[in-house]
Amino acid sequence: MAGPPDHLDNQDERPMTTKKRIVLSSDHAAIPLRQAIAEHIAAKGLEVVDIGPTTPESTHYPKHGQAAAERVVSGDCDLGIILCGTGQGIMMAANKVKGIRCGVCCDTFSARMIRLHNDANILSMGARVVGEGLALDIVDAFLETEFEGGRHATRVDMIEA
Ligand SMILES: O=C(CO)[C@H](O)[C@H](O)COP(=O)(O)O
Repeated sequence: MAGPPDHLDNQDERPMTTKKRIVLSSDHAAIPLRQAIAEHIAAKGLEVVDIGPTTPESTHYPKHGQAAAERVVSGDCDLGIILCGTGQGIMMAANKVKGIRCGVCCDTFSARMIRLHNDANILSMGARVVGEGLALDIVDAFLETEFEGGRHATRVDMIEA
């Protein structure tokens, strides 16, 4: 009898082609949280592209936000998660890259809604704002929600225009 198709890990898993490739980036204020998120989403079978930084020296969040944003708009990664102390500065930098829709979330409701209604392609969080447990729940809410489309697509198109 034929086995499962080549593109399936096994018959209980989603096709490999639907796997999401997630870029992670932060400044110095969020390195431990970024590493926790990387482990968390890798354990779920998602592909993690962690672009650092890896050392704790003070660095500048705009370049890390831009680097993650460029991975997403180029199509190299499907979605991004970026972090700084508050999540605000790195979000502002990422949103300067055309095609990026990034929101800062401190709660799971907002994380679901920025995917459902806003088709956000990057989630930002503040490592000095949310603890690790909440941050991982926010990541799950973001990654498990798909864009609803419909009237929301019209509005997202308006943002892009
Ligand atoms: O949250 C941030 C930007 O929005 C930065 O992480 C924060 O400003 C870094 O501060 P410091 O250099 O004092 O560690």
